[in-house]
Amino acid sequence: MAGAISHHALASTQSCGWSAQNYKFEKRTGNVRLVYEGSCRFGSRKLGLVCASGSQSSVVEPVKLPSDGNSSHTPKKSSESALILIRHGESLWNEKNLFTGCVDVPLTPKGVEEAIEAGKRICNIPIDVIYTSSLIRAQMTAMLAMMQHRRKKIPIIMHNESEQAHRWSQIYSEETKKQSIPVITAWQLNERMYGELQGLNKQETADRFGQEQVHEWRRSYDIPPPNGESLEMCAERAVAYFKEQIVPQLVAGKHVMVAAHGNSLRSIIMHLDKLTSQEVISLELSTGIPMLYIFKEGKFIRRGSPVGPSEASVYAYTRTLAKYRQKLDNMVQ
Ligand SMILES: O=C(O)[C@H](O)COP(=O)(O)O
Repeated sequence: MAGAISHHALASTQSCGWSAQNYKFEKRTGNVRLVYEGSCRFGSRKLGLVCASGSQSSVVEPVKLPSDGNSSHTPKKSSESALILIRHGESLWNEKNLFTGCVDVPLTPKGVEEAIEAGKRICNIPIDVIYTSSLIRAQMTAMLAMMQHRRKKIPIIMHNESEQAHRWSQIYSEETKKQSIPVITAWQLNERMYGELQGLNKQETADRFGQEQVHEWRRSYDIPPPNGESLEMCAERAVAYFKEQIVPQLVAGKHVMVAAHGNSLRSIIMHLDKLTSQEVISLELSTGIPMLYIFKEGKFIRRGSPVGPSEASVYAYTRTLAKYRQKLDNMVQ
């Protein structure tokens, strides 16, 4: 049935080399079977990755480059770029079950571990540029994850907040620049602003206002919490930034990691996966789990979440990733 979503327990996804949270969901649109992957939760269920049976590329619906994207960049036919999306690791307010939004809270030790683990999972995937929100939990996650990368490039935060900050952080060696990865911070990727819920306990708020009201504030698409942003409002700035700043990098053949937040990433995934405002309600992202997309010939192909560095299937699908990994292997020999 067109647009229907069905959930299927998977006996095991180990054979395909992806994370096994034993869950997937599918959407059928006409003849296309869309298999959702990635480390997300759907409803109250956690989704780990999802591996399609048969040829993965035949069941994943590619997402076309948005027509209002930067059309001056023509995708190179032969090239493909990796796009890694990662929600920050657990923060101190996640741990306390407080609404966080744009409050700038650091990671817990568990969040640090999650970020390191995420870094191990993506340590063989090329990364040329990193985008993070302006919040420390996303930046910590990006930095900790990069510490695990086998290429050992140094992530360096770009300071463009003033002309002086830019000038004072210049690097005067081309070789040193080559060994670094620019980290671009953007408030547009911040968590959605939770308004007057920021700092309140989620459970106590539900007890006070009712589960239904709080669920509406947290998960409806266009109903904002008191004086805060709805997901739709968050999407307006996060998706616009993605289209204007990040897509051109992918088009230019750069491999990109985006470290951001539950709701700013939900809005980007909604855009990439063409989820409806009804479908996005059920999309939940776990902390610290990287999700991989391949950008090729102007389309985004969802690839799921590599569970470790050596999964054959991750590298079997794309020549660019396989070649890059080979290069890393040769470097250490
Ligand atoms: O801002 C927060 O509290 C969380 O990061 C996301 O919260 P949510 O799951 O309530 O949207």
